[in-house]
Amino acid sequence: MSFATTLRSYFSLAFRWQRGRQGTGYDKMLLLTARWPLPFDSYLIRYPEGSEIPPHTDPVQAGRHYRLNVVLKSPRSGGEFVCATPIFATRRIKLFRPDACEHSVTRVVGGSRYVFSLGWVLPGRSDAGERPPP
Ligand SMILES: O=C(O)CCC(=O)C(=O)O
Ligand SMILES: [Fe+2]
Repeated sequence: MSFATTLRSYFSLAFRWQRGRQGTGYDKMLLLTARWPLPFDSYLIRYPEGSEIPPHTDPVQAGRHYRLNVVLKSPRSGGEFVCATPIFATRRIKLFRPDACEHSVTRVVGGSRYVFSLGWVLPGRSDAGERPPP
């Protein structure tokens, strides 16, 4: 892909609200993304009242996927990030391996939830758990 084509496809996606993948009522807005110096993406994620994310993983084709999520706004209740083995977690900040650790967001009740999400992929053996043991 030429650089011009890459830029064009980036600007056709970035800074617009898109439906979240799971189709459960959340929206995401691509901010910055690049393949170099390491593949990364960043999103603003919006969870309106009643939205949620069921348990899932976010596999990558090669390498290890990391995400740092910062909760910018929490609803009055619900909207809790659930992940059994985060690398680091406070109420506001969640660092985790979305490819290796199943995670979810409980139903948002009483207002909306906003998250800034930065993800990157490090080279190395992927251990997404889909591979049978040796
Ligand atoms: O909004 C969140 O807390 C988690 C969203 C999610 O599934 C992810 O960042 O991979
Ligand atoms: Fe996820």
